[in-house]
Amino acid sequence: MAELAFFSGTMDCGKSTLALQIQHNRSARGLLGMIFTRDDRAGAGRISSRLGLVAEATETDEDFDFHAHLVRHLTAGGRVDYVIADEAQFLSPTQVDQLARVVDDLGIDVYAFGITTDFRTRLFPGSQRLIELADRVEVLQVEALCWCGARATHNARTVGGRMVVEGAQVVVGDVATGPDGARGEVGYEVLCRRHHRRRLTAATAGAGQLSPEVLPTEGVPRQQR
Ligand SMILES: Nc1ncnc2c1ncn2[C@@H]1O[C@H](COP(=O)(O)OP(=O)(O)O)[C@@H](O)[C@H]1O
Ligand SMILES: Cc1cn([C@H]2C[C@H](O)[C@@H](COP(=O)(O)O)O2)c(=O)[nH]c1=O
Repeated sequence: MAELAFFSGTMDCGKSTLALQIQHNRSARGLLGMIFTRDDRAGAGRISSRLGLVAEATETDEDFDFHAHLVRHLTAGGRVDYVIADEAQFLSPTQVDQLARVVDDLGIDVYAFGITTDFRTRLFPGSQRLIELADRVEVLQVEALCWCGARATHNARTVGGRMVVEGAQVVVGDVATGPDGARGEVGYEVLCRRHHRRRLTAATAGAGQLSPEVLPTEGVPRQQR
């Protein structure tokens, strides 16, 4: 039976990489996929992974109707075995409902990939609807790490390395690559909840690299850190 699967996590946890792997493995076996994205950092009509892989995709916007698009394609004699939707946090709840109809009415697997929460720790509307509707919600296995070494569970938005908590929900951008966190005006950094709550980014904590000394965890059982 076809399924709606939502692969979810923080920024930089490997979602687009997994999307491209799924696409590669299925197309290698002769299956035909339709790949959608919206506002990828690499530009319109692309899915990009920080590992360097890039693939073409159909760029969507807020008016795009996934179900109608698939029906038109199938009616015209096209074939689709599966659908991939990257940056799914940017979809509207209505569009996620359309993806569920693609699964239920057209019998096509849909694999959606997106960050769960925004820089204020609030669910994106698209992610919320996916969590409500998906047959399967998968948290990616590769841990993105906070500067302190703990698992990163939250996305921070930074300006010049300083965390901000005001602003539009959607601002396309990337995680910083340097220790000062400053790559352009707006950047992102993944943090553990503790440091997200304290608004402590790598730059504000003065942490250039992972250090076992930055968290007072000695004597604390690992699961309680
Ligand atoms: N130079 C590198 N060498 C090995 N792995 C890398 C490198 N750069 C990025 N990665 C991996 O790629 C992951 C990010 O993958 P990506 O698909 O771009 O993430 P997402 O789509 O979730 O934002 C990182 O968590 C890391 O595991
Ligand atoms: C936290 C957060 C992120 N975004 C944007 C920034 C990026 O363009 C994407 C996430 O892409 P990734 O492939 O998962 O790294 O989302 C945003 O617009 N608002 C936010 O709060």
